[in-house]
Amino acid sequence: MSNRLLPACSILLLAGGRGRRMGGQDKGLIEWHGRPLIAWVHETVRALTDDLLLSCNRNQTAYAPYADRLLSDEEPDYPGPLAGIRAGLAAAHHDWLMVLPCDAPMIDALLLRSLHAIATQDRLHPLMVRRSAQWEPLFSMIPTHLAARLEAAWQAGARSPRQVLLALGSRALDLAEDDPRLANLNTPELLER
Ligand SMILES: Nc1nc2c(ncn2[C@@H]2O[C@H](COP(=O)(O)OP(=O)(O)OP(=O)(O)O)[C@@H](O)[C@H]2O)c(=O)[nH]1
Repeated sequence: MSNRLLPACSILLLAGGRGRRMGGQDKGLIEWHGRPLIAWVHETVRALTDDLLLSCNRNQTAYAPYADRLLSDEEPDYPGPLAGIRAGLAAAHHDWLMVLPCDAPMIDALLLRSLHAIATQDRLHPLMVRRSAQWEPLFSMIPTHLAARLEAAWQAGARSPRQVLLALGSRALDLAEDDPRLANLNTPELLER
């Protein structure tokens, strides 16, 4: 069960951020309990897909072991996570793209299998995690046939992944606000956990 690939699913790890709250460090490469944050996420997702993509804008050599293919944003100066999602949708080999951040080391495979199972009941719309009223576009599943519509939104100036996925009719997977599996370690204080 745990080694079964998620059917028709590419996975995109987003690691292309600026990391301002970490003093400009490349967040995915920061160590947490002895390993880079990206290594924890990679360990969880590696067995789930044969098309593992990673979006980064620096330190490509360090990230290379954590993906089948590396992507980077076409535009300079960190345009935001939608740039990474856009590149991921264009590059994905499968019908679905699962989007995850590099800084959520407690994400687990059971949750990702649920996300996949619920998303793929419907072939048309994205699925985003929602905590209370808060949509979480960086824990999502997107059908890759929506790449052209996302590209049109991008060309029209959209930069918010949340807004774009909602405009594409995203459904919600509701989880508890304090679900520890979704914890993003965004600041040095949170790394102390
Ligand atoms: N490809 C790409 N990914 C990004 C970009 N900005 C953020 N991300 C990724 O999106 C996820 C959430 O990012 P944030 O924590 O909001 O932003 P960040 O730049 O990493 O950190 P802060 O500067 O502290 O906000 C992380 O996995 C980032 O690596 C970007 O410009 N391009």
